[in-house]
Amino acid sequence: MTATQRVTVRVPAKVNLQLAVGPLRDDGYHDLVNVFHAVSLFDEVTATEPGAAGAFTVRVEGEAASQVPADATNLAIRAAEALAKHAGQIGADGRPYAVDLLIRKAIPVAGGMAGGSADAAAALLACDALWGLGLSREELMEIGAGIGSDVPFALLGGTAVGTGRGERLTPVPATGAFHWVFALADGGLSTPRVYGECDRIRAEAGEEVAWPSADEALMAALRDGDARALGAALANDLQPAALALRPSLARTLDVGRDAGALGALVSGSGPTCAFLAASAGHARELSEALTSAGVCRAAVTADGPVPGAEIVA
Ligand SMILES: C[C@](O)(CO)[C@H](O)COP(=O)(O)OP(=O)(O)OC[C@H]1O[C@@H](n2ccc(N)nc2=O)[C@H](O)[C@@H]1O
Ligand SMILES: Nc1ncnc2c1ncn2[C@@H]1O[C@H](COP(=O)(O)OP(=O)(O)OP(=O)(O)O)[C@@H](O)[C@H]1O
Repeated sequence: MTATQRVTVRVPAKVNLQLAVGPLRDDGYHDLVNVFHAVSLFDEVTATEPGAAGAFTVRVEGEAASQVPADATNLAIRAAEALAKHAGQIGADGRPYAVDLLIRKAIPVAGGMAGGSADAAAALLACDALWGLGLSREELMEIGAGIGSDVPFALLGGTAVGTGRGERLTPVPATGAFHWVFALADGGLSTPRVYGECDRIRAEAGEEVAWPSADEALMAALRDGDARALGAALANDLQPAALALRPSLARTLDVGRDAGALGALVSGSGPTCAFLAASAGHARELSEALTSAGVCRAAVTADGPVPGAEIVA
């Protein structure tokens, strides 16, 4: 296999159409039924040979660059290092694997849209090509699962159900395109903190935590391409926790609903809010309503489903 000198990968954000959170496991994770949906909001990761041998470096560009670590804690670097380890650290040319990563960030940081996981997935695909490893997407997904529960889906894309901690994926057949608006918030929410708040709320309510299961009405809506039925079926068990930690999101959701969204929910662990529209034009109207009401930092429109991480150059 021939190695290339520069590889650029485009990778989508996700929204969770159903996030059913089961009991807390002994390893600190929750068993989930997590219906992932990839949307057309993309980060780009470019991998090039670094100057120094054996180095793993990262630079981040974009409005939110200052919120992303540019060191070994960056999820893209962690992914590249995990791939190098998997491949035995030393390339066929006798030199240790190394990479310089450039992330062009458009996915909101700590926004509940899996931006860091997306960059990790993109780094795996880009380094696989840069180093000429030729691993299958399934092998990359398995390495990705060790970096974070959302990473395998960023490699798969489309619409898929995640079980376990969200890393075991089964594609879901979906018809047509869905039109979305995302209300971006100022500042992020920490994923472990939101899961912790969910546990706290449940314990306080003395709730018996049910084993999660996929919603058949949601699956039928996806299969039929029925946006109205999908809007009615959207559900996120982390939403009460995200609203408790960020009460202002309740008003954001209300404004979108009042403006005619077919469905409104917090995306994953938040604080981004997602609204399903009836058409691309309706999505633009919703976006304007959210912006003019001053209930978000910015509103962006996107379509789903889209493919997972792809090499674009
Ligand atoms: C909220 C979601 O984005 C929905 O897709 C994911 O469940 C979170 O996925 P992620 O950011 O890739 O999360 P990870 O990096 O795997 O885990 C971060 C932390 O989130 C919590 N976590 C995550 C996944 C899961 N099934 N149960 C959990 O309780 C745990 O506290 C864990 O330590
Ligand atoms: N490449 C990266 N991009 C964004 N954040 C990163 C990256 N690498 C590490 N991080 C750190 O991870 C934290 C969470 O970022 P991320 O954008 O993935 O959150 P999220 O979208 O809420 O995740 P999820 O939806 O998977 O729970 C950030 O606060 C940041 O410090």
